[in-house]
Amino acid sequence: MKTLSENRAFGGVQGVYSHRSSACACDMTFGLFLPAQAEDGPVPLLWFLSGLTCTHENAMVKAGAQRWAAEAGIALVFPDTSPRGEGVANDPDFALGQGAGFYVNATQAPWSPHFRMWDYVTDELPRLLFNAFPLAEDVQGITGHSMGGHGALTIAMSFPGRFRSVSAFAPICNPVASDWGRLQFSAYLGNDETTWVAHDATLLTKKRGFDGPMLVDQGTADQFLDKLRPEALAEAMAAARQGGTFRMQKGYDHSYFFVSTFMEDHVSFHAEAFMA
Ligand SMILES: N[C@@H](CCC(=O)N[C@@H](CS)C(=O)NCC(=O)O)C(=O)O
Repeated sequence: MKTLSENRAFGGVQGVYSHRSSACACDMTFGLFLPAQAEDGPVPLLWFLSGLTCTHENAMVKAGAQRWAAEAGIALVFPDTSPRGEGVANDPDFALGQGAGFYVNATQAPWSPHFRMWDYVTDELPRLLFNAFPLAEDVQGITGHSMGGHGALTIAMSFPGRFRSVSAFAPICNPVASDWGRLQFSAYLGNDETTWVAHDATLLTKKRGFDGPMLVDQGTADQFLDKLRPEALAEAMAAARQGGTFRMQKGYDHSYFFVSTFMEDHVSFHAEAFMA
């Protein structure tokens, strides 16, 4: 693992690191914020999965999470959203290929050699983090924005017991019924739609749900509402009696101005679950 930068922030350290990934067969970069409390021992870890076009950097510099994480003594990890580099497949559409890994393991050409973000985020990166940094593996939460909200919800529901809490900002809620989903799942997973079901937060909520607190925020002025389909997840939560809070935030769009506005609430929400 290589240290690319380390900067003092809110009494802790905001680092950026790169490493050779065996899951993605390329070098991967991630951001990790360690609060001051990490100097005295392992601290809880909150994952932040980012959306389309993002690298590890967007949320790290625009979501304003470090201040609240520092106060609560929580570490934050900001993984990249796809494999990258020469020899890694790509597409002119910003919603497919590099910057758009959708947190799945691709099985189809030309994506399958590198696009294994599910394994990267759920297996390889956690192993690396818990070996290298003072992080409490038994106290984790997960959140994310847009495509990253989809990743956070599907991963939380697929690993019962791993995450104490899950939250999402404007998540892609029902990708099997959306242009942000159908195109990518066809490309990465192929045309057999039965393989898509494991990656749809609405279908997973109906099937098994999440055994812990859930918080979802969605702006009512989001320019991508038709692709995000919040109504599908809200309905599934009600139908499945999933505990949780789904908030429609009046006038907010899809940007990091929306994310940063509600970040304090999300960090507090996870901090409360970590203390329970
Ligand atoms: N570039 C796309 C929008 C992509 C987009 O809004 N991406 C969101 C996540 S889905 C994001 O976080 N963008 C990076 C940023 O705002 O820093 C477009 O013009 O339609």
